[in-house]
Amino acid sequence: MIQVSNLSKFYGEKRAISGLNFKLEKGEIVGLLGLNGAGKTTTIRILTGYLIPSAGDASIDGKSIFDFPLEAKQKIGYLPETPPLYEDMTISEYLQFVGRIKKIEDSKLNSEIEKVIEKTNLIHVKDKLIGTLSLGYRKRVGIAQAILGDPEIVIMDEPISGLDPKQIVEIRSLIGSLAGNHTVLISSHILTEIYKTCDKFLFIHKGSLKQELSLSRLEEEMNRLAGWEVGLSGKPKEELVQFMKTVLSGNDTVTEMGTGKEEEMFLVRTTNPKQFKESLFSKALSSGIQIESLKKQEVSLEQIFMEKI
Ligand SMILES: Nc1ncnc2c1ncn2[C@@H]1O[C@H](COP(=O)(O)OP(=O)(O)OP(=O)(O)O)[C@@H](O)[C@H]1O
Repeated sequence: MIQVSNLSKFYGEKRAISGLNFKLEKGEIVGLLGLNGAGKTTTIRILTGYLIPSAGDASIDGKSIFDFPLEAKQKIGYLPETPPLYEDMTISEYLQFVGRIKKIEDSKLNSEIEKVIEKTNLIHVKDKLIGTLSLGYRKRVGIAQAILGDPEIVIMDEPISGLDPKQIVEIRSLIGSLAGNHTVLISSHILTEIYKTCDKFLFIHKGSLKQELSLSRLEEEMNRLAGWEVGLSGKPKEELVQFMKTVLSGNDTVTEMGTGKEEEMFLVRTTNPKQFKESLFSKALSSGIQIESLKKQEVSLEQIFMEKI
């Protein structure tokens, strides 16, 4: 649905993005991930028509957004990192204002506003002045204006930055609820917070696309990097070391982690955790070895990211 081809942008001599190519399929939620300064905002500003690229093209359903800018803008709802909210308007007044700019028909405007107010959970504050709202509520108003009129594509720049953990959970579930009916592009440098909401990830670094991964591929990568901590007892250390070697298969590796209170600790890296666990349990049983503990190490999306760039 959205095709980005060879997109580049220079600010004077400064190269912000360079030769970006990617595709967003209809109904997908895609995470645009990168450190500060990677080029996320520049990419988003080009896609939303706020910046002209130095080279390259972007099209929606085959039509260039630069040749048909109004048509493209009608299809896109945009949440900038700092939404331009009018502090002296109430939420309802502001959404009326945005709805008129978006040229939503008068006969539909009130029902469309009610829909987005409900979706963004703003009913109880809809008559409050925007200037009196917390950051979390302002983000929700920003999302409400982005999805007002039911645009096919929703683009959000750092929708969860600055939010507290409770607000992050709420906004994440709101973003999840857009899946299927909307194609969503979310930029974020807080990787772990958004990854479960996305179907696909674009890793950008210093203006270039480094890797594109589906959620399932990303989870495979997490499994690959995660180690399994195993605590064993019931035999002398040397026998336990030998035993661990018999449990492994393929490219699996084991390292000794030292002696715990009543156990020897090992760290196993495996590409097939299911097979490893089956082998561990069945061989321990027949060898008279006790498994005192078995724990999977946590791998963050940041670790994967640092590997990809
Ligand atoms: N108007 C500008 N003039 C000159 N350089 C700019 C301008 N805007 C951005 N840049 C530079 O372009 C690069 C990409 O910036 P961009 O804002 O797109 O990155 P980002 O990934 O969105 O980062 P952040 O998360 O910090 O907003 C950075 O090196 C930035 O300093």
